[in-house]
Amino acid sequence: MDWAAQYRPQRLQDIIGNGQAIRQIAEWGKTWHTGARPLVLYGKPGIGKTTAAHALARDMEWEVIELNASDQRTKGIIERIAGAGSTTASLTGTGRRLIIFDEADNIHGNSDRGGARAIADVIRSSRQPIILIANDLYGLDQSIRGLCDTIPFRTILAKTVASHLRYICASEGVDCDTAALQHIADNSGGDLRSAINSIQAAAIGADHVGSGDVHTSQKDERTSIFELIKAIHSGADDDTMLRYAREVDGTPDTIEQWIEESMSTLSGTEEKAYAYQTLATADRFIGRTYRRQYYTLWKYASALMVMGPAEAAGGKGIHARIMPPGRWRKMGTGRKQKNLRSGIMGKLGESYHIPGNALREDFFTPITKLIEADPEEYARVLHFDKDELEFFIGDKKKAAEIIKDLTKERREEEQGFVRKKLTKAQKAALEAQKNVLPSAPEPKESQEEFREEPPKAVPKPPQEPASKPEPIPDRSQKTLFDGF
Ligand SMILES: Nc1ncnc2c1ncn2[C@@H]1O[C@H](COP(=O)(O)OP(=O)(O)OP(=O)(O)O)[C@@H](O)[C@H]1O
Repeated sequence: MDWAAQYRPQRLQDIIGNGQAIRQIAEWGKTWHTGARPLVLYGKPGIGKTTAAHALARDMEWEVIELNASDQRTKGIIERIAGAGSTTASLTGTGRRLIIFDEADNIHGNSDRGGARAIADVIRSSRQPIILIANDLYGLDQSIRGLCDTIPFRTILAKTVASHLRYICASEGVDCDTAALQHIADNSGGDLRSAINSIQAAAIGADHVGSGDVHTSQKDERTSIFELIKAIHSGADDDTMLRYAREVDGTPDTIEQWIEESMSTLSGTEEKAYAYQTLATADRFIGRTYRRQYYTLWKYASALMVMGPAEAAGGKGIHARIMPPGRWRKMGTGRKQKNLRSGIMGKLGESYHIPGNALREDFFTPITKLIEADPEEYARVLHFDKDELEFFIGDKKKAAEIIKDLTKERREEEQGFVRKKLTKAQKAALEAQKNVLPSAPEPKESQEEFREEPPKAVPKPPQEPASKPEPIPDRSQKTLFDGF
């Protein structure tokens, strides 16, 4: 079994180091009440943050619901899984449920769209305790950070790491040189998990481990991209940057995109130009690597993509939030637009009996003019959702209001209370009649206003007010450009 999992502390009191953080967590658990602020535990990988959250749950006898980065944290999924857990009682009916959002600073890209907002919503409505885990506090979305209390976790001292490794070796019956243990501890960077993984790797099939058996390059590859970016901007030495680039969990092309994004924070034009030039060359090397399967080039690509930007950054540090590559967001938006367009084409094609693929985008201009003239009627007849209506009228708020009204109307329709609204022209005509005959009794809701079924008609654009309501046009005689 994996020693890191086997020797994972079960109780808060067994966790090594970070005494103050552990005391704060225990206190938070004991005094937790509905409405208490969630905790963010943040710090480098492998120092006990997730372990502490689980140990607290065990100490408090709380159930655990855990979501991590591999879960597609779309709004719907978060609300389904955590939302239910956060507002209802636990399975046993009495206890609480601790909701753990692991890798909470890792919400990005299309699949996480809405994820941050959903977490913030869950936090606001939760009646259960919540703990978020992050490597980088500032990688956490601002909307979430502002709702939580934060507890930092520090890396563990090398001598503490060494003594824990000694305990594990003794428990496993492995004889290990003090020098070997110290070597692993010194190179662990305070990451206990990587130290445990290193000693286990060295001990496989051996009952004695000497210094020569230890390869600290076996360090778990968990340097975060944030550390790499910070190292590049703060003028770390080449060896450190290259080691981080090797250790970051990601392919060279994704790492390069993160670095590229961070270069947008440089202030000087020349510096930026230099950084982008070296990144472009690195990009060419990566491309060649993929095309020719000649992996030696990766090494050069990595060197270029960290050293060039580091030189451009001039060791001034990064004074902005480290963001995921902007092009990921754009790709997400592009995909959304494409799906939107094909959805619209499908609906237009169906309503006007034209094959969707025969409709070209040139139709959008005239159709847009018609829809702008009476968005409500077109949205009703063409069954638009709010994104589709917004596409034509370019007004998000108005589109949302119209669709909200139509949804309400449809709901009422389903319940058998169909109240057909008058078209603008009909309303104007009624209004005109009222003005001409001021003494006439208030028009009661006429038969015109109530229908069992809404007319299946393509609406006309608004017309000059007529003296009496326009008849509802017959859809079968309409063409795409009617009224245009
Ligand atoms: N402070 C600690 N005390 C005892 N064991 C620890 C401690 N920190 C880490 N470990 C060991 O390392 C393993 C991984 O720790 P854990 O998952 O809690 O780290 P983490 O800080 O949450 O890292 P990540 O951010 O990568 O999730 C644990 O199973 C345990 O064996």
